[in-house]
Amino acid sequence: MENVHWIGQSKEAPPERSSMAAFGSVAVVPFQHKKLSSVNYSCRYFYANGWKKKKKLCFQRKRWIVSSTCPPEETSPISVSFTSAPVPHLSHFLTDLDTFPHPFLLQDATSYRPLNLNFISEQDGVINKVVWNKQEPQNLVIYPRAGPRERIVFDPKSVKAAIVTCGGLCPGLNTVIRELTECLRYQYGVVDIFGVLQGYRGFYSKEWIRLDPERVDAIHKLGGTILGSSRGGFDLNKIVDAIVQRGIHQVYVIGGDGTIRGAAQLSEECRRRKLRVTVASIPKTIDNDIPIIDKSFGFDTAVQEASKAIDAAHTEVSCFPNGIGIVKLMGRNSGFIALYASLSSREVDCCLIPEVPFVIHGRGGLMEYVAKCLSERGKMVLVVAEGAGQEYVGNDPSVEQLDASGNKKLGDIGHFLYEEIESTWKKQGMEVSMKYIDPTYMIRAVASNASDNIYCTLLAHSAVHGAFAGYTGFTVGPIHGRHAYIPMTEIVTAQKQVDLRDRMWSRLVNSTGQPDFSPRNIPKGFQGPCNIYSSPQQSQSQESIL
Ligand SMILES: Nc1ncnc2c1ncn2[C@@H]1O[C@H](COP(=O)(O)OP(=O)(O)O)[C@@H](O)[C@H]1O
Ligand SMILES: O=P(O)(O)OC[C@H]1O[C@](O)(COP(=O)(O)O)[C@@H](O)[C@@H]1O
Ligand SMILES: [Mg+2]
Repeated sequence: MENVHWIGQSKEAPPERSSMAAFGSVAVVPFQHKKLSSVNYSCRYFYANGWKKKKKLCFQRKRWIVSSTCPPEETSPISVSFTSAPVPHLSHFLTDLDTFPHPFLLQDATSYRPLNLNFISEQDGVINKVVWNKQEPQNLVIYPRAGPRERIVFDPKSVKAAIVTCGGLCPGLNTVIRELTECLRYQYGVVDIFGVLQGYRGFYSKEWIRLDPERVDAIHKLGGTILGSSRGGFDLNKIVDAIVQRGIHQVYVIGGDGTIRGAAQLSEECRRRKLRVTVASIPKTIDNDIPIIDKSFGFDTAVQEASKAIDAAHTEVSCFPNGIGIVKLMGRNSGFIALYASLSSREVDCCLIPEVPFVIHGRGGLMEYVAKCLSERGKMVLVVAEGAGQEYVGNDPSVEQLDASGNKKLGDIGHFLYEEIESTWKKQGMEVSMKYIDPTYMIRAVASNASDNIYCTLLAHSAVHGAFAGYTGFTVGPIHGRHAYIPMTEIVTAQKQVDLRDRMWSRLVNSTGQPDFSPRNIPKGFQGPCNIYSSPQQSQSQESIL
């Protein structure tokens, strides 16, 4: 109460500031509210730097008072604590770590000048949070800011670096390979750069290839990875033995969550053996399910390509009677591609993602909504992420099927929905024109677009700077737009998923107009089938059809 100087309707002009003190802690309330015991009253508090609004008032001891405490003064201290992210560093286990000046400092070339003014200090950090509630205590994590350091822990002339790509394809892999090579050669002068072929297994079972700027010059225009990739084949000891045998100092691993789990073990094993070897990862996954970083490379390109598939589906369904187009997009556990591509296209009527369970038949279910779309618009575009609705198509959980990397194999929800929708309407004697598009490999295999190319460049350069700075067991990526070094162990603890409380999901639902199909939203007693085309009386007799 002490902070309340004046309360009135928000429409009323506040009194002159000089007259406020006279009101002290008394709440001045318009007469009509006195009959109520409590009211959400739009009142405003005056602070030195402006007006803030809204508190609840209640009637106590013959007087209206503010029932909750006033917000703190703008000037009052916000409780904030900081923790530094524990990014492993060679100095943590090597006592005799020499340092060298960054090659920029030794060059006179004009082209280095803008860069050598931009060294990053070890005191520079990137904070994990930019949106705060000022009244809540904040526990913030500071990650080392990515970029070149004035002192580096390797003599660049003697460095041997190895680059490997693992897991599924993703637009931008070649750009990252190119930019790692270019940065190593042109910003540090590294000559011995090797490409490990076909993923982790290539460390111990394949010949390596030499990489240099000429070899990688035009590869960013190509999809896939010039090094090849694979799933499985991670053998910790054999890989570290190969690294030792070839005298490698820097290992650059381009891969997703599985790859980074492996890379974290590599880095730990190098630490255990006290090797002067850094392991850096550049996070890759088309599914965009890597936590902490803003997004993974290739995601923009994937959304752009996925939108083309949606456009095609829309064109098809617009030209045929009762056209229903199903587009199946990637996303094992996270529906980001489906969400963003649907939002960008604006022609999608329904988007199903792994994060949201859905009921197919019965009141409030998917089939009822399909009927609504057909009757109102004569067409429907449905986008489904591959990991959605696995309860309908999942393999027998007692004999879970895994791929070579240990990822769960998914049932085919796209074809299941195709058949389910088609047979439902056939039973009704209705003509529908079903169209099915699965652009998965077309999306994954393309070269990265312009914005991903720039993003890949930044990631690759950041990784090289981090390795020369002595960090190991780290991933690079932007946190709220600023590139940082993140411990691999933090990256692999969780998978990023679409946050259903986030406004991006609301935007999607607003754009498609789809209802909430989740089982909890279906009224009790309506779990069974119903006839979606008939009046309630008719539906009784035809319930068994759907
Ligand atoms: N938990 C793990 N520990 C060590 N290596 C792993 C682990 N999970 C996956 N890998 C290896 O990482 C590589 C890529 O993993 P995968 O899951 O296929 O792709 P991604 O890295 O894109 O998620 C494979 O060679 C696989 O054997
Ligand atoms: O056919 P593959 O190579 O098993 O890949 C299919 C999977 O790869 C993905 O593109 C993801 O791959 P990663 O886990 O390697 O990032 C998924 O979207 C898809 O389920
Ligand atoms: Mg993965």
